[in-house]
Amino acid sequence: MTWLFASTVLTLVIGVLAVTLLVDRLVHQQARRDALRLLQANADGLRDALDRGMAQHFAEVRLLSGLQQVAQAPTVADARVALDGFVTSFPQFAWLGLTDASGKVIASANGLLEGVNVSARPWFKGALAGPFVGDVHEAVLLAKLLPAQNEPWRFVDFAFPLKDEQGRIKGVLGAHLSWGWAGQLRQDLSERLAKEAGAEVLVLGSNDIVLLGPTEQQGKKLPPSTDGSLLWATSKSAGHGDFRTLGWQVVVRQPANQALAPYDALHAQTLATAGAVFALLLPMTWWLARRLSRPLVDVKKALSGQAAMPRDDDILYEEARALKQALIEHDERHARQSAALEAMAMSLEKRVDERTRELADINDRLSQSMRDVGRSQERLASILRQSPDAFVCVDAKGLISDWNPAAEALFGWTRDEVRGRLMADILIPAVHRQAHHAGMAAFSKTGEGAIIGKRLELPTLHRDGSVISAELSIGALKAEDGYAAFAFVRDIRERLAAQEEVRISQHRLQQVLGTIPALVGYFDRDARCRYSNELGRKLRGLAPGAEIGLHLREAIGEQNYALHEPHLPKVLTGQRAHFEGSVRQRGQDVHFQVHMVPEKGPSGEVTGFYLMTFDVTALKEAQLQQERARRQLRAITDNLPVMISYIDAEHRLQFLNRTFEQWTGVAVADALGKPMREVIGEQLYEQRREPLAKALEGQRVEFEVVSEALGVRRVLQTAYIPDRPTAEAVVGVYTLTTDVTAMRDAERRMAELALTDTLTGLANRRNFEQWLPLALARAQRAKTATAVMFLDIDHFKRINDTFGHAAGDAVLVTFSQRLAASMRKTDLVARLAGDEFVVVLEGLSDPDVCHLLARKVNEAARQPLRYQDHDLAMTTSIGIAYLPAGVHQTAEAILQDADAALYQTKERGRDGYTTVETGADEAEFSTSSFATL
Ligand SMILES: Nc1nc2c(ncn2[C@@H]2O[C@H](COP(=O)(O)OP(=O)(O)OP(=O)(O)O)[C@@H](O)[C@H]2O)c(=O)[nH]1
Repeated sequence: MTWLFASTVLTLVIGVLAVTLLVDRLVHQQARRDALRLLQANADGLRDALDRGMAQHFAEVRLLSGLQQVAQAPTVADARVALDGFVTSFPQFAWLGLTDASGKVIASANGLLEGVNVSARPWFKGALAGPFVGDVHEAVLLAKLLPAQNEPWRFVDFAFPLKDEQGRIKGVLGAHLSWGWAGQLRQDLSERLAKEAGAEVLVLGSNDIVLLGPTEQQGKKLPPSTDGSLLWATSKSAGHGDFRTLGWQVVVRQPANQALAPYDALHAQTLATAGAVFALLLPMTWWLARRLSRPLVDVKKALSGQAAMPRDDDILYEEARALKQALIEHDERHARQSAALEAMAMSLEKRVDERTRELADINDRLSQSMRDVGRSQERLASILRQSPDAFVCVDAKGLISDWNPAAEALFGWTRDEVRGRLMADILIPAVHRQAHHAGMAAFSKTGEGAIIGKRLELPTLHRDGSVISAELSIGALKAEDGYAAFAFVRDIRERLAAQEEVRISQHRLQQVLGTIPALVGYFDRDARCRYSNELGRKLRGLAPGAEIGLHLREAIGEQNYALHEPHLPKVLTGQRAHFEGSVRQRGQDVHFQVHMVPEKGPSGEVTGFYLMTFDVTALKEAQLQQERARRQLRAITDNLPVMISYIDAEHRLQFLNRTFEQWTGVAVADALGKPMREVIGEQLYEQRREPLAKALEGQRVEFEVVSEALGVRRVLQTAYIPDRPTAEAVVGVYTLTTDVTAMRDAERRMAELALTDTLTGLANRRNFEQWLPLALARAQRAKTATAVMFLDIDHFKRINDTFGHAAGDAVLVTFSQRLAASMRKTDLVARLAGDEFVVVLEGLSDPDVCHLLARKVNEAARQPLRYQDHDLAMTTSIGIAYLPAGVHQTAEAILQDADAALYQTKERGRDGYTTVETGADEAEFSTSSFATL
């Protein structure tokens, strides 16, 4: 019964503790409420006193502003007297003053600040709009004028506007209420509360700054108390009467421990009382517990056989007696039920033994069957694993239950990925899924369906979304919840592709045979037709199919058959036959070409032959025409004075005309088909190698060479023209070679003529003008001296005039011959015009050579000259311009200098010579020539 005692004691403890705590809590709350109420009452009291005080002072100043002695005082002195009197009566006003409309103090109590401009002060500005009350502030202007005190002067400002009869502001009455009265109020309350309850009193402005309070806190923001060590009461000013609040608030606060001191005493008493109650109740509780539990303990002992069952009279209370009776009955019932259960258990045990033996027996047999089934399943699984066909099994819901490696390879899904998934989602293309679901719904109930037990071709899906054409063999299986299905699936894409290829090939063959311009047929061993293309039928006027079974003789006609028949034995022994023939049809020769090709069976025996006949009439005619054209071309090219050839890409001569033979002496027949190098020799080939390569790259090339073949000098102009049958390839080169020897000679002669004087055969002026600059350049390079000799036949005009023009010509010719004979071959002798001649002397070592030559010419000119029985006198005047070695001079300047020298000779009486040295500094020298004059 210890537990009963323990629980009773525990209940007692908890009860006493709960009551104690509750009482304590209520007392604490009440004490706190009482303390706060007291604080609040004091805060409200001070707030009311402040509001009322402010309202009263506000009313006092309003009254003063309405007094005639102030507002309409006749003089400033009168006004000052009135203000002085007011301050005396109400000493709490530190300053009273009147201003004019501009803010200048015109009268004040005790004359303080008179004459000062207060227009910037807030009270003055505020009063212009109506009655004004300013919040507490420290003295600004008056601080120095008022008597000194412990604390700084602080005021509350009142100001009222003063108006004239028209209602215009004529001035302001300002009052500074000393803040000392409010401080006193707070001080009184604070002292009382400090003494009674240790509380503190503070007055805060609208911005929570301490206006009144302990000196160290004044002017600072009151820090909030968050630790609960203080109890607070706050009372906000609401104004009073006409005075509207400035937002002050009174705060009264008290240390919590001081406020709750009465409660703390009560708390200790409560705990002591609870302890005493507990000490008193504990033994009583123990005794009561024992007394109540005694009958139950006795009954328990009796039931467990430790003691005799107590009599009813010994049991103290009725409930225990009833309990005792119930337990006795229960005990008896329990004994009976136990006996029955024991009997039942024994019987059950026996039956379980029997059943266990039977089950063991069944189990043995079942194990044997399971092993058999397992082996056959293994065999089946192995077969399915090895099966080249994919095997897929689905249950009655269409979910995949089996999936062999071939299925993995075919569809790209592993067995684990697809097991339990809907087969339709995995394998069936979206367009067929609806039909599949409908079929599957019916099948899963009946096990029957249109496709069950059949082999059919269907499209299936690969994992990558591609469609696989497959052949499926589908079967049904009875399952617990309906019918399952399985399918062997074979990829038939290759087979279908092969079939398609065969079909396309057949189609192509039909197309080819249908459009080929040849007769195609197939005949069996007995030469009976088994197939003919459309052309074959049309030629014989046969309807489709009518040719089948016809003998070759009937199929191609008697005349044709006569040409074919000799070849039949050869073909029927397995050899091909090929021949050409012609027949006359409708007055025209028709040429044809026949191919007979045997067809052999698997063991090599001839089963029939193909007959293909081409009409080659057009080809034959074309060949004839081509031959004619070739002959014509040969005739033309052979008779042209042009050498024509064709060289192929391997540099072989494939065509040559007869001119080739005439010019080279090589027979065309010997050269044709041979490499060009071999035919024309290494040296000539080397000359043509580069142009030939360019032509074979597609360029037209022209070049000239001089040939000495057969001892004849020929200037040959050759054109290589690429043979380009298509845009890409050059397959050879046409060559056209023309003999331009005569043309080149004529050109040379004409060029010579252009530079020669026709009368004398000497160089002409143009020749001289080209020559001299070149001669000067040569002299410059060789650092040799040069001279130009200018000659004129003396009095030549007289010869003309006396003996006629022809005589003049003869003189000119003779003179030129004598002149040329006097010079070196390399010196240029030229006739400039009329009887004027020049000589260019090159490679001179000194001017003496010139003198020598001049004298020689003078002498030669003087020699007797006979013309038509007349002795003609001939002399010449010479002017020489000598250009020393290394000195520059232009051609025209040298000629001018020579001309000037000639003029001097003429001046001096003719038949002589004059030499001048010519030349210029390098800087003056320019390379001008006659051409630029
Ligand atoms: N016969 C002939 N006379 C020509 C030919 N070309 C020019 N003349 C003449 O040659 C003459 C040239 O005479 P000039 O050189 O002026 O005088 P010149 O009589 O020689 O006198 P100088 O020179 O002062 O000694 C002119 O009468 C021309 O008509 C020509 O080709 N044949």
